[in-house]
Amino acid sequence: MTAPLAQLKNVHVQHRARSGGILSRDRVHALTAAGLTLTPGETVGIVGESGCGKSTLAKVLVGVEKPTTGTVEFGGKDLWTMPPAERRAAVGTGAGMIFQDPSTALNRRLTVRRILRDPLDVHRRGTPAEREARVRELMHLVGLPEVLADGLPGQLSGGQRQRVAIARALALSPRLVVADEPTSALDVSVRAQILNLLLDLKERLGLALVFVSHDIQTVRRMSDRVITMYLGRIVEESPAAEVTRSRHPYTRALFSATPGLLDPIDPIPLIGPVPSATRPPSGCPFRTRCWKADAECAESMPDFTASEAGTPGHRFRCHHPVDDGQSTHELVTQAAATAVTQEAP
Ligand SMILES: Nc1ncnc2c1ncn2[C@@H]1O[C@H](COP(=O)(O)OP(=O)(O)OP(=O)(O)O)[C@@H](O)[C@H]1O
Repeated sequence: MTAPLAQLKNVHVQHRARSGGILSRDRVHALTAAGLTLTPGETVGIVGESGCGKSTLAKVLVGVEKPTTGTVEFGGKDLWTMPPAERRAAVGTGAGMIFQDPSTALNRRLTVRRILRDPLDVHRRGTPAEREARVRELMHLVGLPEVLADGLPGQLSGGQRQRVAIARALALSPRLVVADEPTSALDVSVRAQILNLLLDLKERLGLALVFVSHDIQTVRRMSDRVITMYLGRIVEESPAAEVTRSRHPYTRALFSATPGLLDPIDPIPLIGPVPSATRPPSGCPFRTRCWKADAECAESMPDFTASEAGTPGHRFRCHHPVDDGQSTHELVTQAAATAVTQEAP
């Protein structure tokens, strides 16, 4: 078996909540008991509604965010028990991150050359001449003409800026790149170019790629494996080719709202809004909106179950999973009936 590139073990991230700009005693449960293993060369997509913890998971994976508890391992070594200098070196060379909006992620006062040289200088990679050569190589890799080396981010188009951000993430030749909504701030016309560039780089450089997006169809197209998150928890993992046969009711509901993914009918209706991340429900956090929930769901969150169909890599955390092969139409009917019962006096 291939040695994991990065591993999260029982990771929790909690933040102090703010109320009217003032820190309160409440804790936001941004990530709860997250476990994840990334192997070299794979692409993992992360999906879920806004605020479910996708960015937190991404930041923990690249060592930008320290977990409140739990371990993050790079190449089998616990990142947060390393001496700080060793950790900076491991993070710098192990993983690169591409953020949503290149306009804010790039220092607007630095030229493209300086932005790309910076990580090489900080990590003392090669001689000055070799660093200059690496800058040219990086620009070539992401399809930026060399004449732009002395340009400032503000003089570039949105697509060019994101290419600079991608080149910067690749500067130290990491084996893992995490892209957090890398196209959502871009014009629709350049989104496909940036996604194709990422796929191309992944193939050429043998990168593992973690791809966070609201756009499930894009995640499905880009990824080998899809992870569904709900209120800070990973609730399902499945091979991208199998997502239409997902077993967790939340994954099914999320996918039913994606045009063209499941049988074309109305989305599965859920009960009420997403609960607050400062007071997540007991047991399974999805139970308050789930048409299948019962007392058992309020008591505990089950551990992962492997799919009975035996699909390798497909697992979910649910007491009452959707039957394999159950149509979305049936689920819509079931969920609608539950919603009516709950609304009845
Ligand atoms: N620094 C912080 N302080 C307080 N709460 C935070 C902080 N960072 C994130 N959160 C909260 O943690 C939860 C998870 O946030 P996160 O940004 O990881 O979600 P997300 O799924 O990436 O959302 P989106 O899709 O909107 O970017 C949210 O409730 C968010 O408000």
